[in-house]
Amino acid sequence: MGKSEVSAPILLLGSQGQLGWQLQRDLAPLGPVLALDRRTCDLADLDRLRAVMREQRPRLIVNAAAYTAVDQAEKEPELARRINAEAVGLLAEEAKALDALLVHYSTDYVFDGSKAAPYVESDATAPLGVYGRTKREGEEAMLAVGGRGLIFRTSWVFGARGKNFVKTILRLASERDSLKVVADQVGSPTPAAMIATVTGMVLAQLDGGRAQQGCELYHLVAANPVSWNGFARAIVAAAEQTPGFALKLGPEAIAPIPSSEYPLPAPRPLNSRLDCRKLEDRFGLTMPDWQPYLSRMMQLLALKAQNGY
Ligand SMILES: NC(=O)C1=CN([C@@H]2O[C@H](COP(=O)(O)OP(=O)(O)OC[C@H]3O[C@@H](n4cnc5c(N)ncnc54)[C@H](O)[C@@H]3O)[C@@H](O)[C@H]2O)C=CC1
Repeated sequence: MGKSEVSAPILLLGSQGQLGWQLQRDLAPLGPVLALDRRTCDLADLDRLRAVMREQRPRLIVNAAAYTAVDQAEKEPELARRINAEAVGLLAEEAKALDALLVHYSTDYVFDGSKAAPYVESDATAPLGVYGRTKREGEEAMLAVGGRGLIFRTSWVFGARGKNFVKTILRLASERDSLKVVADQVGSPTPAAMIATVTGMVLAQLDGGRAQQGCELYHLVAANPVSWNGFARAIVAAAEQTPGFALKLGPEAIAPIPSSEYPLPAPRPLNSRLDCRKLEDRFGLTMPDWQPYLSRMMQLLALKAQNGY
């Protein structure tokens, strides 16, 4: 190992997001991590991003930053494209020049959801909205540059830190005595902590990323797909079993509705299920269920509320 490699840091972008926060812990065993977020490295500022890459000369870049506001993206397609696609292309080019590995995350929203079975990596993409389109463009940019890369497509991310569906349902369940949640969109709720753990395990198997040749795409989601309605019911059921939540409704008060009754600016795929066998087979992994992570998240939220931190 040369001197420059010893000092070359791991660069983590988007370190304050749901996933970035978890990655800080799971990347630490691989070496010194330089964790940057929007305030210190704005991906919309491509010149700054290039300068950071050239100054730091990382050997491994993990990009957890993204424009993730799915509906707002319909109004800001250029900004979404710059962050989700152009910045990713730039990172891929700079990484290639350094022979560094770029780890990047993408989404189930690259698909239109019309397939009857879980999607595999080789299935044709057909995003329904701006967010999905720009995330697909980011994947394409990485693949076109042809450096060393890993792209993990995930879905329905949740965790104790950050904004997500779990927290929205908990808030609504404390305010209302009935709810309607769509039941015809099916996918895998995926804990941010699980994505970070799997990323760390994969990188450890790849000698900290040094052994990865070329750019590979993998699906990475938790087991046990469910509808949004089923997920909402599971959230309330988990909260019921955790002391400290004041709920106005139980799981049975969450009525199933079709997507047509809950129109949003960006349409969502009906089938978001992703097949993870490629990842499982290559690295000898089994994707865990999301339910235990949900219970643990409830305990964490209850503790936080109790202790005021
Ligand atoms: N949240 C979800 O349900 C899903 C997320 N994903 C993907 O997973 C990855 C991680 O997502 P989350 O952690 O859930 O998202 P998040 O929204 O919690 O975090 C995104 C991070 O990116 C940062 N960011 C936004 N704009 C930025 C900019 N211009 N410059 C620098 N940083 C910027 C934010 O500050 C935040 O720290 C992303 O690639 C996302 O597209 C994929 C499927 C579903």
